Amino acid sequence: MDITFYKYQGTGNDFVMIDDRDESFDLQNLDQVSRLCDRRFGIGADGLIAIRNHPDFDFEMIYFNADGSQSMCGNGARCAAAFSAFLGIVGQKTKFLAIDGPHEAVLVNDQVELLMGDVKGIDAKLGDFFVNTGSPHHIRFVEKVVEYPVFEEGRTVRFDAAYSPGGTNVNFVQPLANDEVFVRTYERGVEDETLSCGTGVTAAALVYGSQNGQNHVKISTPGGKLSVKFQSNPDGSFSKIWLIGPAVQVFSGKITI
Ligand SMILES: N[C@H](CCC[C@H](N)C(=O)O)C(=O)O
Repeated sequence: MDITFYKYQGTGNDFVMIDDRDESFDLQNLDQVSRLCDRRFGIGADGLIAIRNHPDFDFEMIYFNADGSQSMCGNGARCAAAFSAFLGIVGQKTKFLAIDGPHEAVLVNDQVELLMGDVKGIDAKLGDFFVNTGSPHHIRFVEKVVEYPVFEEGRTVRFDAAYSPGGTNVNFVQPLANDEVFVRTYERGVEDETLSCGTGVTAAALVYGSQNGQNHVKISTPGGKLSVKFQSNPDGSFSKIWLIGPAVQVFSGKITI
């Protein structure tokens, strides 16, 4: 069977994208998902996203990490909105379904603004912080993140018994100003550092913004720049959380699978 695959990247977090409205792609075949994400034997990506029809939303995005596991993906959701506009499924605004529930997105020039799910609060964990922004995130503040052993330390926290059995993503955050941070991320399911992580920078922005009385935080990552706007609520929860950044189509091609 010939399938046209697309590649998108959102600040260097990259995804194989499939228009699967005909539901011809086997979402149960996780070996095939992993092989397509393999950077030597496949197309290569941090994850794979299938777009399918949904009776109650413009579309549904089904996200897989490179290892075949599933979670919410913020950069992937931004790319899914851009991809769906490219396919003509949606216009400038869209409402779609992801694994963590409904999302809205607005396409503004080359930026995609994504409404994240509400966040219950920030927890203390292993001397750092933990936030679930649709996927689990450990947040550690460090001095010089560019020199930090992200893979080694990230892997240690990701597999810590405190996060068993599901594990977590791990973000290392260096403050740059009272409304700006630099974030590097070890991603669960990729099992390596990625160039950026949308749900991760959202978690970092909520923690840092709360500490500094900011509700709009600028984030630099090795893959590019994002920003997060949010509302802090009296009960410690967060809502109206918008993740903003670019989403770019890199490539398309046919593969016989
Ligand atoms: N690896 C994450 C999912 C993808 C998160 C990241 N790519 C994003 O942009 O949010 C997890 O297993 O929870």
